Amino acid sequence: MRKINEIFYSLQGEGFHTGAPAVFVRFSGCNLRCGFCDTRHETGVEMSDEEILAAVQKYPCRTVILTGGEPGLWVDEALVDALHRIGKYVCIETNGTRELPSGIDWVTCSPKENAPVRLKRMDEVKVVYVGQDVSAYLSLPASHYFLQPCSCQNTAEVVAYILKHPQWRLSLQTHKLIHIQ
Ligand SMILES: C[S@@+](CC[C@H](N)C(=O)[O-])C[C@H]1O[C@@H](n2cnc3c(N)ncnc32)[C@H](O)[C@@H]1O
Ligand SMILES: Nc1nc2[nH]cc(C(=O)O)c2c(=O)[nH]1
Ligand code: SF4
Ligand SMILES: [Mg+2]
Repeated sequence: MRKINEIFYSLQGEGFHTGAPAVFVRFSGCNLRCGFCDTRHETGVEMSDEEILAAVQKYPCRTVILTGGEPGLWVDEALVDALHRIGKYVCIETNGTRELPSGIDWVTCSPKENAPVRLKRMDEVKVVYVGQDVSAYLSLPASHYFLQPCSCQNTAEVVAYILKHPQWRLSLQTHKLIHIQ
């Protein structure tokens, strides 16, 4: 059984796959306590993998995004394999502090200050920018590097930083801008 906070269908609002329809599976609980965290993830219900797969299959899209809370506390190869068997493209949003099972199709690592990254493989880095030194994150082994304003509040600051450090790209939380989940 795995503790699930919510399962919903929306558009990926952030990062490389922005705009893609996806089923979000939000796991309960996290090993970090980011002051800016925009998600109430502590509540949840225990669900079997069969129940999770049935909930995911209610929606027509191929992409599934495992998030939380911290999905790295919950996800294993059995769940990833089961999602692959029903034809899904499996993405994960993680803070990077835990190693992940192999085989996940797209890994988004969002490292946090004072929380060492143990993740070995990732596709994109997406940092919530609040003025911290982000230069070391460019050494993480990703193909894409995004900075994201915090709660859509400091977009001008993020744009100014990226114009000076063009290795980065802007990620907006587009779902918040268009008022969808
Ligand atoms: C709620 S977290 C869950 C996944 C994982 N715990 C993590 O932090 O990557 C999902 C994404 O939202 C970002 N995020 C959380 N709070 C935010 C905020 N106030 N503004 C912008 N992005 C935020 C995180 O950095 C992460 O990329
Ligand atoms: N639309 C939408 N896109 C998202 N991308 C990452 C999210 C997350 O909370 O992990 C998220 C979310 O909560 N909503
Ligand atoms: S690691 Fe992710 S879920 Fe956990 S508190 Fe930070 S932003 Fe929220
Ligand atoms: Mg979110």
